[in-house]
Amino acid sequence: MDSLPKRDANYVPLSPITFLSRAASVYADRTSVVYGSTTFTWRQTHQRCCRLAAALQSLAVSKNDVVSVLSPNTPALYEMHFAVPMAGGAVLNAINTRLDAAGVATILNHAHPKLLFVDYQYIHVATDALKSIVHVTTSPPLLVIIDDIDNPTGINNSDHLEYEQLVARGDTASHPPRCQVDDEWDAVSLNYTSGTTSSPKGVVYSHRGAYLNTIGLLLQWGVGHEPVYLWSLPMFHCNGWTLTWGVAARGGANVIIRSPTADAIYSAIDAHHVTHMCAAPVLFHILLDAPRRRGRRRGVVEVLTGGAPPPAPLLERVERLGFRVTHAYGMTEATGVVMVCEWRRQWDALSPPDRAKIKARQGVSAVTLADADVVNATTTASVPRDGVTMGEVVIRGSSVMKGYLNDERATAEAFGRDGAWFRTGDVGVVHPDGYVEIKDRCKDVIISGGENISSVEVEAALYGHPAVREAAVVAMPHPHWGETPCAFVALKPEFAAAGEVVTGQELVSFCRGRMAHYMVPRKVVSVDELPKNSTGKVQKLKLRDMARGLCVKPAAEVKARVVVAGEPARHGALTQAARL
Ligand SMILES: Nc1ncnc2c1ncn2[C@@H]1O[C@H](COP(=O)(O)OP(=O)(O)OP(=O)(O)O)[C@@H](O)[C@H]1O
Repeated sequence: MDSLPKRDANYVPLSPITFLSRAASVYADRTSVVYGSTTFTWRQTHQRCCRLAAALQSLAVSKNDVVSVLSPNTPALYEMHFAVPMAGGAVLNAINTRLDAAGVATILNHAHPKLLFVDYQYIHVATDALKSIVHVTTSPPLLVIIDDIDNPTGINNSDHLEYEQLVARGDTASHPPRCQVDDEWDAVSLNYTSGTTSSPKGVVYSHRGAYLNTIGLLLQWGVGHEPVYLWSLPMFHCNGWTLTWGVAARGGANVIIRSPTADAIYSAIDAHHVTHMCAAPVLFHILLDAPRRRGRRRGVVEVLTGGAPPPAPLLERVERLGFRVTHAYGMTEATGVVMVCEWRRQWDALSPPDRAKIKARQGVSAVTLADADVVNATTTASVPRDGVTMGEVVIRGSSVMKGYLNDERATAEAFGRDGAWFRTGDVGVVHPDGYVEIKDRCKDVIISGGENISSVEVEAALYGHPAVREAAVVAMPHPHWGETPCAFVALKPEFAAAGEVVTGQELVSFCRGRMAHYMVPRKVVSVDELPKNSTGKVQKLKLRDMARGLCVKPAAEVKARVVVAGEPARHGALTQAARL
């Protein structure tokens, strides 16, 4: 057996860029991209990517050079997912467009890109970021402007290159694109974490990991051929949870919208018969808050959610709109999806609330992971499958990152002493059926009188109250118990509009009927909206800082009664209006 060698014919390094040349051959005349009135076929997308790869190489871009891009979802950003690695093995770094100039500068300083592509609406942010790094770098990146392909603004001047000019001038004869890789362990992209618990870290993906994760997700989400995929998820978030490459693998149509407003989403669903889309739980509020659209008839849209724990009542509400939700759990360090709540037919017979409760669990390991477990952090023994004993989620497999860029310490910490597992920093339980449920991030667990309280569990209960739009629970200092839960709650605007008053005491009583007493929030603080970071995750660090100033007197929990006012939502504003 061992004498049978690997050959070019039977051993091809895995890379997601190979999906593109196959799409150009197999699905040549099918629509690849729809963006406003601009459409491309897979033949055209392939040609454009090859030309861009050639143009990048003519600018001396080569293996391991970082090419950054600051752009909302656009055809250019989509094409760069193939064209950049095809440029001799360069590495794509898609930057979060919700960062300010200082945040972008931090990434540029760390990633040291050779080129920076900037969408026409983000030129100010990019130039401010570049100004602030000019003193600390001897080789600032070359700026390339991406004008709107559908409706060019002509914003570019001769000072800068422009994306379409680059595509047009790419000469594939003199700089042939590299459509395969020599080593599947080579880097394909560099993505920064959301910075929810600390500063964003630069995560390096391998071609092999990206390929496997893409295939695994398509399988577990059940994406058949010819999907019409709506880009409601930013492509900068873990390369669109690998679906940038995945849609090419299925010969699907990418319906690209710059911003996921309710109007853009519902209009695209109606106009293009969207079959699939991704949505962090925060986007569900946008879908639910658009009453004009709710009654419209359309086919079922498959929605993959993840990025934060989706409370069961929210899942139930969004499914009533005609969306069929699949829940996945993931992280930047694992090239996106780590677990999927694979649906079992036997659960169809359950009531909608029970179905949603089951669906809110994070599920079973991704098919392309080698293993996932929940372990006792001290003994490293697997926790029992009892749905109660908490432990840290650990994973291993080829889609786990190569490591953090230029950060050996953080890399070593994440992989542990023996490098056998990647430690996710998330706490979960395993149910008797083998499904994992994430209870919290390690840093967010509330320890009250020696008991661990899952903030996610308390939040899920609060979401069950009909007046609650959003809830987040964090630790608050307690003179006797050390820590105790403090809830921050935003009420649904329609409750305030209808003049209905919900008291903090009422929410506390609501929780009392649904959980052990030590888990019940001792304070409820009303906010217009929960503070979120650039990927839509609740910034619990900020809430903990607020809660620190709200030290509780043990007796207060039964006496106080304060109205929680549901004012109309204002973006990002925190009004610490009411408390118990
Ligand atoms: N379905 C889910 N349910 C619960 N939590 C989730 C789910 N999906 C993702 N998460 C949370 O998001 C985390 C991954 O987020 P991401 O990689 O975007 O960066 P971050 O962890 O928020 O940022 P940082 O590491 O910089 O603090 C997971 O570790 C987990 O805590």
